[in-house]
Amino acid sequence: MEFKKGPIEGVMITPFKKFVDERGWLAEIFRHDDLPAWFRPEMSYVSVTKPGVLRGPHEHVDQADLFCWVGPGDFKLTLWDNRPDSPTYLNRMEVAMGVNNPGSAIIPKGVVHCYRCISAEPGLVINCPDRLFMGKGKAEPIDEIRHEDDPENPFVKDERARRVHA
Ligand SMILES: Cc1cn([C@H]2C[C@H](O)[C@@H](COP(=O)(O)OP(=O)(O)O[C@H]3O[C@@H](C)C(=O)[C@@H](O)[C@H]3O)O2)c(=O)[nH]c1=O
Repeated sequence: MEFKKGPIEGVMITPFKKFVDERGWLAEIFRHDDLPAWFRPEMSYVSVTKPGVLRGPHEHVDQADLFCWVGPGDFKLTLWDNRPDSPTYLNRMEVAMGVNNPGSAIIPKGVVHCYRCISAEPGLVINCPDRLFMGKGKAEPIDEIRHEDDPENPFVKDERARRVHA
């Protein structure tokens, strides 16, 4: 599999607009009147990732994610278009997100994604996916293809080849 640098159809990277005042700041995460019609968040969760640690690469069969990075911490997000019917099939994107570039990324199903914490401090991520994790009442299988356990996996190899931070 040969990847090339380029945009990925359906991926939306949105910088957060911070409303700053003497108390601190506030930023909207999403609004239904701004989101594409095909994407409606269904739940949200927050995670903390230790310095140097990678989450993913994962992809979803029927779920899109809306990840948010506001700090603490910084991340390198990497995306690969793994949809043979996409006009941007096999394109890859890399973007730094976090306290130094707060914002969100909408990632459609079939787009493989991973993010590594590249700051010296742990980093916080909020995700607002458009499907319930394990379905209603957590009664269904997890919609997730995990690529990280196979060192020969093309997405794992690609991420490792371009890894700058240990
Ligand atoms: C994602 C999720 C996990 N969990 C639980 C399951 C498990 O015990 C614990 C840790 O979950 P995971 O190992 O799946 O966490 P993680 O590996 O961070 O999973 C996430 O990775 C990133 C890259 C993504 O793409 C996300 O969609 C999701 O797949 O939290 C929930 O209860 N609800 C959730 O929505």
